[in-house]
Amino acid sequence: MAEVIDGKSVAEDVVQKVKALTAELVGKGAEKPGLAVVIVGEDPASQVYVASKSRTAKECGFHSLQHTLPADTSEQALLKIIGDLNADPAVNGILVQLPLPGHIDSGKIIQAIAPEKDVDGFHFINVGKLGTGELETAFVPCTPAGSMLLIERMRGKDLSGLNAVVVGRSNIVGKPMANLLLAANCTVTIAHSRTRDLPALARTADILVAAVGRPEMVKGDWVKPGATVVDVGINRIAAPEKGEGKTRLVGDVAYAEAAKAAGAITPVPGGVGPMTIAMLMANTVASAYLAAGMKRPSF
Ligand SMILES: NC(=O)C1=CN([C@@H]2O[C@H](COP(=O)(O)OP(=O)(O)OC[C@H]3O[C@@H](n4cnc5c(N)ncnc54)[C@H](OP(=O)(O)O)[C@@H]3O)[C@@H](O)[C@H]2O)C=CC1
Ligand SMILES: Nc1nc(=O)c2c([nH]1)NC[C@@H]1CN(c3ccc(C(=O)N[C@@H](CCC(=O)O)C(=O)O)cc3)C=[N+]21
Repeated sequence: MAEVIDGKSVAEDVVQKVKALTAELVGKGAEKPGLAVVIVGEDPASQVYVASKSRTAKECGFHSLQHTLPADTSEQALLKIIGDLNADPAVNGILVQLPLPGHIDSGKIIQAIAPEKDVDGFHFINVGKLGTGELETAFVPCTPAGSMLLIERMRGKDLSGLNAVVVGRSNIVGKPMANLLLAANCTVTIAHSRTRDLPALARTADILVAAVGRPEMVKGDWVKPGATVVDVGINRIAAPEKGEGKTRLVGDVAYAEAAKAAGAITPVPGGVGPMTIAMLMANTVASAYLAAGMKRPSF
């Protein structure tokens, strides 16, 4: 039976460290770190994440601002808000919740964020730094960065000799995850919807990361015995057993069967999700340290 990787507890450790770093920064006379979260529209799932981000930011001792804009906000109006946040010295981190409504070009919005405030790590500058191994100064996307911390807890920082398979090639999760695993010396394969014989490929993985968005797609017999399985998926599905109209969260991995084969596995909820929020705080405090001319803390 696999060891269950407790993302909630590792995330709590990260948040405590951010809290201590914030106190130290403020103790030196600097302003507290500022995090601005911008949400456009009323997607209820997004609202839940945004609320949780604001709560954790306050817990860390941050100055936390939230802009909730109507779904019909124009691209120009959103660009203006980002320009103002870029210019505001009280703001160290800017997060624009994705996806944005269809009439807004999200690429344009992301590239408008000042790279030194891009705590999501989606700007070309930060993507390029990650791709070229400039990890000391890059902002790394929060979900892959958090997944990597969980993997390090299980297998150490140097993953030389291990085969990693990442299922999913999004710019937010799959690609940056693959780059981080490569930087840690894994032999990395990225799989996607056109991959042939995914089960056989998955069985080669010492580290298997699922970031697909398909509930319980990765089956128990896809998992190499002893593998480390990281389930990034967050899928809300109907749960009639809990009562009519009830739902529950499941990952992209069929947890019960995969846990029988895996050496270690992250649960959903309580795995990668809490780490994403913790790493957003870590990136924001790092940005504040850099803005104050201090050495960037590492996690
Ligand atoms: N825990 C957290 O904090 C976060 C969780 N998530 C969750 O992670 C999951 C992935 O998110 P995201 O990367 O944004 O999703 P995207 O939809 O952007 O990407 C999904 C990827 O999965 C691939 N894919 C789809 N179907 C299959 C299939 N049948 N076989 C193999 N590959 C397939 C797609 O391939 P192709 O490119 O060929 O279409 C694509 O590359 C979602 O469940 C999301 O909710 C996301 C962000 C944060
Ligand atoms: N610009 C941008 N940056 C993001 O990082 C971003 C985004 N847009 N859009 C949406 C996705 C999704 N995401 C999650 C964060 C935390 C949990 C999380 O904490 N999940 C809890 C459960 C939460 C619940 O119960 O609903 C858990 O897995 O334990 C999940 C998902 C960040 N995202």
